[in-house]
Amino acid sequence: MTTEDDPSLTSADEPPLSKGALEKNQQIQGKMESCAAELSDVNETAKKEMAAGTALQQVESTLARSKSVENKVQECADDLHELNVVLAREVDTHEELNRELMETGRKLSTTQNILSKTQDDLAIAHEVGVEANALLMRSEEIHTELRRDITKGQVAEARLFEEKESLRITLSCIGDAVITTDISGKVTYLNLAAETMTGWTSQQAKGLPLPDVFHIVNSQTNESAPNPVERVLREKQPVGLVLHTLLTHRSATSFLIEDSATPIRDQHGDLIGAVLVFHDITHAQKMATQMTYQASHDALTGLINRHEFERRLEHALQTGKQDAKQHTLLYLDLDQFKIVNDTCSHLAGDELLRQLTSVLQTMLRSNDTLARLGGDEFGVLLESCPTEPALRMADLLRQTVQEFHFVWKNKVFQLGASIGLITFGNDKEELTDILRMAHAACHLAKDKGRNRVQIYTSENKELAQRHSEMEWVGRIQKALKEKRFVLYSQKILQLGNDVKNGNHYEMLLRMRDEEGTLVPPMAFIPAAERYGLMCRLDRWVIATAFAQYEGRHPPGSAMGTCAINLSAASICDENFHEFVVAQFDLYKVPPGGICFEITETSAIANLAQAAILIRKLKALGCRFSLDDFGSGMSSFTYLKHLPVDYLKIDGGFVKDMMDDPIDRAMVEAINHIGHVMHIETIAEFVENNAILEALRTMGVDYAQGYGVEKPRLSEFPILPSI
Ligand SMILES: Nc1nc2c(ncn2[C@@H]2O[C@H](COP(=O)(O)OP(=O)(O)OP(=O)(O)O)[C@@H](O)[C@H]2O)c(=O)[nH]1
Repeated sequence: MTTEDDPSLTSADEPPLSKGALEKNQQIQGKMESCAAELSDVNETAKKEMAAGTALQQVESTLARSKSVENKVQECADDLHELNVVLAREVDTHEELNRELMETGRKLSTTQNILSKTQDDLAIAHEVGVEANALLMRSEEIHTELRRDITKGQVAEARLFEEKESLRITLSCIGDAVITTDISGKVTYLNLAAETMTGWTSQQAKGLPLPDVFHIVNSQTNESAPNPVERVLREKQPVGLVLHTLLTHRSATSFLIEDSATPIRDQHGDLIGAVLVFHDITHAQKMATQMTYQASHDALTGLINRHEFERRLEHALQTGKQDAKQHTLLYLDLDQFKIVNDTCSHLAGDELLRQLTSVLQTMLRSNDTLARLGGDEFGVLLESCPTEPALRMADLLRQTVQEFHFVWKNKVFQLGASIGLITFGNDKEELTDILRMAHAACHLAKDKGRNRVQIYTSENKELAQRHSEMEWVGRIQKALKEKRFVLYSQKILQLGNDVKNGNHYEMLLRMRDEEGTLVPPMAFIPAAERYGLMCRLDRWVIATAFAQYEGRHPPGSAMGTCAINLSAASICDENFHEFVVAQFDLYKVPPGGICFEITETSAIANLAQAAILIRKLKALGCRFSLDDFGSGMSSFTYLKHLPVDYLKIDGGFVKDMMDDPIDRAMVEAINHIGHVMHIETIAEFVENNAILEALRTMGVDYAQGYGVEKPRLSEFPILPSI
C-alpha cells in the first residue's frame, strides 16, 4: 500500500498546523488587526493634531497611544516569533513524523507485500491443509477400515478357531465314527469313535490307504465290501448306506455297521478328499430284531400273536385260492381255565399257559402254526391239510390238553379244550369270515358240553345261529357309534292304597337298524352278552337315563323311581361302581331316585360280586330290584344274601296266573315271602285288567305290563355315546 492510498497521510509541503498553533495564530492575527486599527486611528488622530496644531499635551497622549500600539505590535511580533518557533518545531516534528510515516508506509507496504504473500501462502496452505485434511480423513477411514478388517480378521480367526475346536470336540464326542481322507484316498484323520472301532489311532492311520484301516466285508456273503471312499472320489458324489456291512477291528473283533461317505470340496468346489461316517448298529439291529419279534409274538407264551397269525392265515387264504390247496384253521379255547386263575392267582394261570403251549407246540408239524389269539384262546393253522387229517390233529390237541396235568402248590388241575375247525381253500371267504366261522364252531363246541371238536359246515343251523350272533357284534358296535340306540320307558304302577309320590318306571333299551326300524332287544342282547358288549350298553343306558333324569323330574317335583337294568357283566366289572359314582356327580341325580334291576340268574351266578355291588350302591342311597324272580331253581335260598328292595315276580307266572293255579300260587308265594322279608313286590307281564285286579287283591305292591302301559319312546334328548 502507498501513502496516496491512505487519506490519513498528507503531503510533506502542506504541513498541518497543530490546533494550538492555529488558535495562537488567530489570536495574533486578531491582536495585529486590533493594533493596526488602533494604529490607523492613532495616525489619523496624529495627522489631525498636526494639522490642527494640537496642544503638545494632547499630542503626547496620542504618542503614548502610539507607543502602546507599538508595544502591542511588539508583543504580536514576539508572539509571532514564538509561534514561528513553535511552528518551526512543529514542522520539524511533522517532517520527522512524515519521515516516520514514510518509513512506516514503506514498512507497511513491505508488510503488506509480506502479508499478501503470506495470504497467498496461507491460501495455498489452506488448500494444502484441506487436501491434507481430506488425506487425513481418508487415512483415518483407511485406518478404521484396517482396524475393522483386523478386528474382523481377529474375530474370524477366533471364530475359525472356535469352530475348529468345537468340530474337533464334537467329532471326538459323537458316537458316529468319522474318517477323512485326502483326494488320493489316504487317511488324514480319525475321530475317537473311529479309533475305537478300527483299533487305529489317528496318528498311526495318517497317510495310509483307507482299506488298510477300514476293513469291511459283507456280513451275509463274507466277501470284501467295496471301499465307499473310492467310490465317492470316483463318482464325486455322496454314497449312501450299504446294508450288511461288517467292520473288522484291528484286534479281529467285528461290528455290524451302517456307513456313508461324502466328498469334501474346497472353496472353489474342487474335490479335495472324502469323509466317511459309520456307526455300530449291532445293538440297534438286535433291538430291531427284538421289536419285530415282539410285534409278532405273544410275550407270555412266545407263540406268534393274533396279528402275525392273521397275516399268515391271509397268506394261506391267498395261496389256497391260487393253487386250490386246502388248509385248516382250528380255533381252540381252553375249558374252565378261569378256575386256575381264581383259585391260584394269575401267576398260576400264566404258568399253565406257558407249559401247556410248549407241550402243544411239540404235537405240531414244522409248517403248522400255533398262535395265541388272546386270553385262553389259540389258533392253529394247518397248511395243506384237509378236514380229515385236520380233525385227527384237532382231536390229538384236545386229548393233549385233557391229559395235561398242571400242578401248582400241591393242587392239580385238569383242563379241556373246545375246538372249532374249518377247512378252507378255493372259496370266496375272507380272513374275517374264516376266523368268525371257526370261532362260532368253537362256541358251539362249548355249548355242546366243552372238550370237543366242532367242524364248521354251512348247513349246520346251530352254527348259523352263532354266526348270526357274531354278526350282531359288529352291528351293535356300529349302532353305538352311529347313536342308533334309544331309551324307552314303561310305567310301574303302584297298586296299594298307601300311594307314594313320584313316577316309578323302568328304562328299556332299544336299537334302531340302519333303516330306522326298531330292533327288539332279544335280537341283539344275547349277542351283546355272549361277546362282551353288555358293559358298554349298560353304561350307555345309565349315562342317558341320568342325563334325562332332570327332564323327567323337574326341580320341585316328587323324586320318583327310575329303574335301570344291569347285566351280569356290569355286576362283575370292577370299575362299574366308580363309573356310577362319577355319573351321579356329573348329572346331579339323587341316588334315591335310581333303582338298579339285576336278574335273579345273573345275581345268583355272581352272588359274591352282586352282594358287594348292591351294598356299595345302596350305601349311596340307590335301590335294587331282583328281576325275573322265581325263574331260578333255588331263588328263595339266595334271597337272604341279596339285600334288595323289590322282587320282580317273573312274568312267566304272572301272565298265565288267571288260568294256571300253579302260576297263581307261585305269584302268591313270592309276594308273601317278599313281604315277610320286607321287600316290595312288582308283577311283570300284567297284560290286562283282570290280572291287575287279581294282583291288587293279592296285595302285590306294583304292576308293570301292557295292561298298565306299553313301553314308550323317551322324548328326552339322547346323550352322545360313551
Ligand atoms: N393268567 C392269565 N389269565 C388270563 C390271561 N388272559 C386272560 N386270562 C383269563 O382267562 C379267562 C378266560 O375266560 P373264559 O374263557 O371265559 O374262562 P374259562 O374258565 O376258560 O371259561 P370257558 O371258556 O367258558 O370254559 C379269564 O378269566 C381271563 O381273566 C393271561 O394272560 N393270564
